[in-house]
Amino acid sequence: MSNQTSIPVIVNGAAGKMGREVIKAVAEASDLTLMGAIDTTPEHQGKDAGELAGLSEPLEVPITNQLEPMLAYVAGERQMQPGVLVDFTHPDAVYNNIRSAIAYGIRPVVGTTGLSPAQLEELADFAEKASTGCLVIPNFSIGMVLLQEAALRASQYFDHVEIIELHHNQKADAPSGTAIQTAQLLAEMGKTFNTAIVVETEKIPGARGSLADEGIRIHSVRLPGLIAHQEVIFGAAGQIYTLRHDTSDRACYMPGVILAIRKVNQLKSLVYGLEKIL
Ligand SMILES: NC(=O)C1=CN([C@@H]2O[C@H](COP(=O)(O)OP(=O)(O)OC[C@H]3O[C@@H](n4cnc5c(N)ncnc54)[C@H](OP(=O)(O)O)[C@@H]3O)[C@@H](O)[C@H]2O)C=CC1
Ligand SMILES: O=C(O)C1=N[C@H](C(=O)O)C[C@H](O)C1
Repeated sequence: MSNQTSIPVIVNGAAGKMGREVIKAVAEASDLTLMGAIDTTPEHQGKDAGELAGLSEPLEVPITNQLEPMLAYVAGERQMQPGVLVDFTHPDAVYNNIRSAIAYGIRPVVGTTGLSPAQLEELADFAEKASTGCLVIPNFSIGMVLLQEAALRASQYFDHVEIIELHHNQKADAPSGTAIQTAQLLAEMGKTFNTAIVVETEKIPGARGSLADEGIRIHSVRLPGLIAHQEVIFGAAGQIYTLRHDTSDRACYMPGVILAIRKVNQLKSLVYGLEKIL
């Protein structure tokens, strides 16, 4: 692969659970070049990103906490394709990371969840004005896209639905970005779900979960031993229809992440959801 056709990639959150998987996937893709590995964890500064990710050979890319200088460096690289920032950091950091990347003309591919609707709107505006592609993808697994498609089909026939999402207990945000997106997609079907037939009293606040779009409730479970799981449960007289997706290895997200890195340079605005680029 010549330099001109190679896409330079910066991974932000490189020492994290997802960041390490992304480092390995980028290293295996012949059209992608890992240029930078950013992470704020003090103990990982200066370590080789490849070795930290478990590769047998070093990638000669050290972990650093200097995002802006790295964005500037990649933006100045004229011999390659426009650069991409892959972000798997923290809900508190992701908004500023995306703004910084776009300001440097670097295209964000964002897996970090927890952006508010207002933040997403602002970022869409910012990307549009800069005419820069940006992909915000709450879930990179193909299985979840298929589950959501099946849920939309089921929602044509069922008027009652609730979502249960189950994750490892290191997860910072609740409900999960995926569950919020699933509720949004169902809400876009234009019907009201879960019309109440009794007056409910929560004897312990939160007992009925969080109330998302169009009356759809999301229940969040956090336990060690889990990775990422979601059920969408439809109910009608005499029947229950359950859709479930289980993640057993974070490798399941990598085909989606690599596809997004390759596609983001073709975009000129912010696009939300993996289904839009399949
Ligand atoms: N879209 C999808 O398909 C998926 C999305 N996710 C989302 O991705 C995000 C990350 O998940 P995961 O990898 O499990 O989390 P981890 O906590 O394992 O990794 C996050 C890493 O980012 C570092 N970090 C935190 N803040 C910053 C910052 N400002 N700049 C650079 N690095 C930072 C953390 O350091 P430290 O630990 O020192 O804070 C940590 O090393 C979450 O929002 C999660 O919900 C996860 C899986 C799939
Ligand atoms: O934190 C995680 O692990 C995950 N986060 C994303 C979310 O909030 O939906 C995607 C997936 O569920 C894994």
